[in-house]
Amino acid sequence: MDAQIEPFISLQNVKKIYGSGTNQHLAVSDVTLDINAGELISIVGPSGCGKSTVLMILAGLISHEDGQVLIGNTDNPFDANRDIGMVFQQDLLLKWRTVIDNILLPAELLGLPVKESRERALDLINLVGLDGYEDKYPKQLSGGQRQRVSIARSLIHDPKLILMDEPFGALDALTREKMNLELLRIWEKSQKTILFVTHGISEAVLLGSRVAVLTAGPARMAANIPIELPYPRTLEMKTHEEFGKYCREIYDLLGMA
Ligand SMILES: Nc1ncnc2c1ncn2[C@@H]1O[C@H](COP(=O)(O)OP(=O)(O)OP(=O)(O)O)[C@@H](O)[C@H]1O
Repeated sequence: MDAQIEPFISLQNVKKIYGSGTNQHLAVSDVTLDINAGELISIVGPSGCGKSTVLMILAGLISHEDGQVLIGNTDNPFDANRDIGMVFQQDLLLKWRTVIDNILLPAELLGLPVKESRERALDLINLVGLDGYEDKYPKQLSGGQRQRVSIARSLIHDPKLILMDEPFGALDALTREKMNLELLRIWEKSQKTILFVTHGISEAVLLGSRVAVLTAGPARMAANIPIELPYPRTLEMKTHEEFGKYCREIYDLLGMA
């Protein structure tokens, strides 16, 4: 990483223990990672290794025991109350609200102006490819469409940082690949900083400008691998030798080769 650039996110030797007394569980032992504004970083690691814990610490939803977590820099000041958008594996849409009203929810909670928010929601519906679906209810949508709504909802308040925790984990393989391409397109248009947690090694390589590899119990940074494949990325790149080399390197680090 260029030493001249002040990172947007800086995690230094972060440690997290759940519970107390004899019931302690060391979930994250030592995570260090710098991320620049506008980067899309994948975080990959086996189940239970602490990926969601790292995201929750960044979202300010849980505390950490040791180390330092800084978000924001001189060019990009960060307001923890409104600069984060989150997308989870479950879309968490409210079934009694239409697509547009689900997308508007964070804007309502933050008390943002109604007319502007509605215009922005319509722009986002267009961005995620759901024109014409604004008045549908979640049950009328496919899994991929529901996750598109979740992505639009995470962007409605124009946050600087999007945290994604296995957002496509519940989708079938073909829809997941399609959503990977959609996410890349949305990222390139929106210029957001995105942290993308996944179990999927090829998904991590396809999306990330870097892949942070966490090893299991407790989470430790095994590597931070720059993925030097050009953007825009395509599914065809998955057949390239270079792509296979990155995947093998990660499988090796995870002891799965
Ligand atoms: N609230 C909690 N109390 C106690 N232990 C917890 C709590 N939340 C998570 N853990 C433990 O901390 C470890 C890390 O959990 P975390 O959910 O961060 O892993 P993960 O890598 O995101 O897993 P997965 O990929 O399966 O979602 C696990 O061993 C988990 O059992």
